[in-house]
Amino acid sequence: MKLVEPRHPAAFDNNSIAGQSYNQLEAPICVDRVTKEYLGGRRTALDAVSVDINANQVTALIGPSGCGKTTLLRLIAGLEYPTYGDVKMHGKSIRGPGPERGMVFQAYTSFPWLTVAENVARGMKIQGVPKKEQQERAEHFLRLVHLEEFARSYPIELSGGMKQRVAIARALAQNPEVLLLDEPFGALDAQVTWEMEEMVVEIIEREAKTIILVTHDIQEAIYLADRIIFFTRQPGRIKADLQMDFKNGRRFLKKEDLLAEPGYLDMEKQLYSMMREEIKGQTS
Ligand SMILES: Nc1ncnc2c1ncn2[C@@H]1O[C@H](COP(=O)(O)OP(=O)(O)OP(=O)(O)O)[C@@H](O)[C@H]1O
Repeated sequence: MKLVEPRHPAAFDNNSIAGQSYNQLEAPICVDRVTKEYLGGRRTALDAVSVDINANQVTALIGPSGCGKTTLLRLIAGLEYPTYGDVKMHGKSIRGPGPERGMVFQAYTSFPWLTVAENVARGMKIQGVPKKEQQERAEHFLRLVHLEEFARSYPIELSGGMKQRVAIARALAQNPEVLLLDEPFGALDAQVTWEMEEMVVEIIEREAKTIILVTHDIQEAIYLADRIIFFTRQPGRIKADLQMDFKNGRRFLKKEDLLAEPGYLDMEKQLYSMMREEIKGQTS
């Protein structure tokens, strides 16, 4: 069985926000009593949600459709604002998107007129990263997502899974402290999803990142996350905040190794029954 031992946070040394170092152990994102209403208050997507997102962990947001997962991610991305409450990054209210928060969406978002390498470099160009460094970082991240041979191809030549790897490489190349993944594999078929999940485990091991993952897939959440926040059906409130203690801090490069781990099935059963409670409004 191939396991990856957890690294001490002190081992992570390449994070900075606009060149400033930050405390690795502090929770970078703080969601403080956030309510989000739409339609002039006729629809409440999130109701008084409070949660601190820990550094260098993968936190999965899961729950029934419409429970506000994407809304919370968009609030953290700064694409929307809370109706009440506050979302802070390192103590400062989030007032819009920023390079320290990279986002990958479900839909492919490549620029079709740029090569794969140019797509990956695009965000860095906007950030003003020198050209040579853009190229080096693009090469590094294309290797990380196993697309180095496609650097000169155009997005139209790629499969859906490959396009999504480009989107992940582009987000990572901008060196965000926090990576926000909104159902990144939702449009992919089962086999590609599985390969992508294993690739994300490799990435988590190599790059020090705080990752927030929205998913509707229970197995994916357990496989990738250190912690799962489960939301009630609309209006979204936190139903459970679960640490994946049964993994003992290990990450599994092969998904089947996790499935064989004692404690995995209990966690899966617990999440399925919580999902059933929320979907059906039943208690058993
Ligand atoms: N712009 C909007 N205008 C009106 N209602 C909205 C808007 N965005 C989201 N909502 C509503 O807020 C609620 C939460 O939506 P959200 O997309 O965050 O849920 P979700 O948990 O991500 O759902 P899914 O798993 O189906 O993607 C839903 O009832 C949705 O219809």
